Amino acid sequence: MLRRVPPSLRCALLSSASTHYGGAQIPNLSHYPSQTILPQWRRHASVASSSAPPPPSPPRGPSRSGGGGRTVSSLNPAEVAKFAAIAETWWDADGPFKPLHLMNPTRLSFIRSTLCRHFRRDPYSSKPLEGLKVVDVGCGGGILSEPLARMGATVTAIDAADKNIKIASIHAASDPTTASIEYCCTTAEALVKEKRLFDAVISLEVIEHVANPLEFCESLSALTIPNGATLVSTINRSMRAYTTAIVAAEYILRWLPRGTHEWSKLVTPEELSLMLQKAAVSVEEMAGFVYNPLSGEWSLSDDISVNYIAFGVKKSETP
Ligand SMILES: C[S@@+](CC[C@H](N)C(=O)[O-])C[C@H]1O[C@@H](n2cnc3c(N)ncnc32)[C@H](O)[C@@H]1O
Ligand SMILES: [Mg+2]
Repeated sequence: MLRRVPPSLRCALLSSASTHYGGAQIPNLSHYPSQTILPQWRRHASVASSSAPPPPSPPRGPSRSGGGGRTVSSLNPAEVAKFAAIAETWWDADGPFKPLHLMNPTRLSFIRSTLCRHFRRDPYSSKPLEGLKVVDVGCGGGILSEPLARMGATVTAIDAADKNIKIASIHAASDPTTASIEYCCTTAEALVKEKRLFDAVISLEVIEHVANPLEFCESLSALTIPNGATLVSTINRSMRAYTTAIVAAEYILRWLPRGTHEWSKLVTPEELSLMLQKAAVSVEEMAGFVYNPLSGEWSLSDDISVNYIAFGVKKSETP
């Protein structure tokens, strides 16, 4: 069910004309003008085109790969406000976050298996992540942070919305296993500035809500120790995602408030892989999350056309 990306294929992401990856066809992005592939990132155009000259870069300080350096903000206040407005509903399993609650066992299964394989842990032990320092970036109400703590990880969980952090802290305090979670209202960039480092950096369903996805990936990378793990999940910018994750989920089924997801801000698996690669993280595995309307359950799949998750490893040395 899970796709491992062999080293040759990783290179092929940038060099071949067309590559099969996790069930998706990856075009050679270098053949296209950056505007065609990455319309929403035109100004940053980091996944460079060979035919079009890159736009002028904004002034840059030192790289943050080592954990310090320039500060940028991934914050899009309008996006964060959407989540702050419904913060009280985080733990209502039938509320607006119902899809995340239903998806949680499936995404935890991917996280547990990839982290255990990478860090050589026993996935069947009661605390497979014991001793690992993990940060949950954009944690919301702590739906993911709590089970990570129960699996033994030392969890730091951050969110840009203060209301989310308050709700998450109150909820976690009721259980001794989760009361140890370090909740903080902040951004990934601010943690980078504090030179914080983690064995695993996890950011689920956040990248499609940030101001600049590439800089966000760079911050996630800067928070990851060399050879550490970076995991990102999001929604593909595909026609299927438009019809299911936006039209059906927001307008027909009303699972999510209208306007939760903007089509133009969605990120394809190819774009995510390339942004992470540019940020010194090699994507090694990818899987889709697929919803079965009959059972009401999610499962892992090769189908990454709508919801998907990527597991990457931070390069041990950055240039
Ligand atoms: C869809 S929720 C995902 C919550 C959680 N990761 C999960 O999957 O259960 C997105 C969260 O990201 C937060 N967020 C958005 N932009 C952010 C940023 N730049 N830095 C930190 N958090 C952010 C929002 O406040 C919101 O709680
Ligand atoms: Mg989302």
